Amino acid sequence: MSTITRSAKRKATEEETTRPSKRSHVQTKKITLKKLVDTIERVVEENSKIPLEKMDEIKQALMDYDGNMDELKRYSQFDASRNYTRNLIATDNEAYALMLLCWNKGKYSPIHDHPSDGCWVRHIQGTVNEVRYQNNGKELVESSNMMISEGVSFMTDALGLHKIGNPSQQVDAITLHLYAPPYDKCKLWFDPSDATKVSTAVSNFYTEYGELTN
Ligand SMILES: N[C@@H](CS(=O)O)C(=O)O
Ligand SMILES: [Fe+2]
Repeated sequence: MSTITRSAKRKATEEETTRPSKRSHVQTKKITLKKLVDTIERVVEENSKIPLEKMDEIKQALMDYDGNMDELKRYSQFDASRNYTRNLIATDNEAYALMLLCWNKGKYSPIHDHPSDGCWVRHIQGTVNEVRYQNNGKELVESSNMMISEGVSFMTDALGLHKIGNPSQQVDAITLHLYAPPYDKCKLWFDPSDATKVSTAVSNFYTEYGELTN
């Protein structure tokens, strides 16, 4: 197991611009990755974290993000030997971490928790399957099963546990995750029929700011 190598604060390098939506009849303002990171950092600097009352603004910024693959290319790195890779885009090492997750075909994360106030998942490419569970102390009971091919979802421990994966055998999937605050350990359940069998995982990044970590 490797540990997270926390690096100095660094922002995405793209120019701050806005782009009009491709949908001609809906003139929603789309924002770049740079603008998304700036929005998160402004909220964090003004509040020292992402507080409850700012969560809607953060969700809106993630929805407004244009998801342009040219900007994301350097973070879009897959490792065939893992189910999915975590690629760090930006963090202040305290209040938030923004990362791109690249899902190999047919592969899932184990069922896990999120020791964080909030985890937002913005769909980028392909379709991901999110399965949620409730822990009743004896077993993990499936509470929802969703195919996600657009938009932003939100997860915390209060909402349960989950796993995410790429059910397709043809298409790679990509999601953008924002954790506030970041965490480097979480709990895993490999057997949903026995809630008492719990493992601990140390999170790691396959790349940080577009560079392989080792
Ligand atoms: N929470 C997981 C990804 S996911 O399955 O939501 C992680 O950070 O690795
Ligand atoms: Fe998760």
